[in-house]
Amino acid sequence: MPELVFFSGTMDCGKSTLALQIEHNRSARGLQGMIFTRDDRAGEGKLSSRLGLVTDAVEVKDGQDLYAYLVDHLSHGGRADYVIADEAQFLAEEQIDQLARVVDDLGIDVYAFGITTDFRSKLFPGSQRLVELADRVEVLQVEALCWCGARATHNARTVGGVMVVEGAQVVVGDVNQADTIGYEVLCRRHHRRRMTAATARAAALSPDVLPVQRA
Ligand SMILES: Nc1ncnc2c1ncn2[C@@H]1O[C@H](COP(=O)(O)OP(=O)(O)O)[C@@H](O)[C@H]1O
Ligand SMILES: Cc1cn([C@H]2C[C@H](O)[C@@H](COP(=O)(O)O)O2)c(=O)[nH]c1=O
Repeated sequence: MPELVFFSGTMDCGKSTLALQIEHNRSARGLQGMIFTRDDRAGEGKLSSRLGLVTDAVEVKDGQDLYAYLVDHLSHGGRADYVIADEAQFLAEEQIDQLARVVDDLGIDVYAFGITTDFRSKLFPGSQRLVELADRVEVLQVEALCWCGARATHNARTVGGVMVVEGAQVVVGDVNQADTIGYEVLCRRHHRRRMTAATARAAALSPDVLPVQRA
């Protein structure tokens, strides 16, 4: 049975790498995939991983009907043995419904990859719809770690290393961008306390917590 699978996790846990591996293994066996993405850091029409691999993809636009796109592609002699949708959190709810229809009406497997929640721990609309509709939700096995060593489950947005909780839901960016707007993965405890690696370091160096020196 064809499936809609949602591979979810925090930023930097290997989602795009897995998407590229699935693509590689299937294309090595002569299968042809349709790859969708939206707002990848590498630029328009790219699916990229931090391991340096990158492939071309169809950049999804606002209001684009993904089911109609597939039907048009197939009816013009194109092939699509499976579909990959990276950065699926950025897709609209309707576009996730269209991907479910690709599975049910065209009999094609759809593998979607994305972060579940935003920097305020709120579901992205696309991810919410995937959780609602997917046949399976798979949490990636390579766990990203919080600075404290616990499993990272949340994404923080940072400015100069300090966590912020106001702003637009979508701001394309990367982890390890200490000087500008960036992201850092944290465990829930430290996300709740807004404690990033930089603020934890600063707190550890603060005179308040240093051993008291006798005069
Ligand atoms: N220099 C490196 N050596 C080994 N693994 C790396 C290196 N840089 C990144 N990675 C791996 O790549 C993962 C990020 O992969 P990526 O597919 O870009 O993540 P995602 O799409 O989930 O944001 C990291 O969690 C780490 O496991
Ligand atoms: C938490 C959060 C992230 N984003 C952006 C930042 C990146 O461009 C992508 C995630 O990409 P990755 O391959 O999973 O690292 O999402 C955002 O726009 N808003 C957020 O709250």
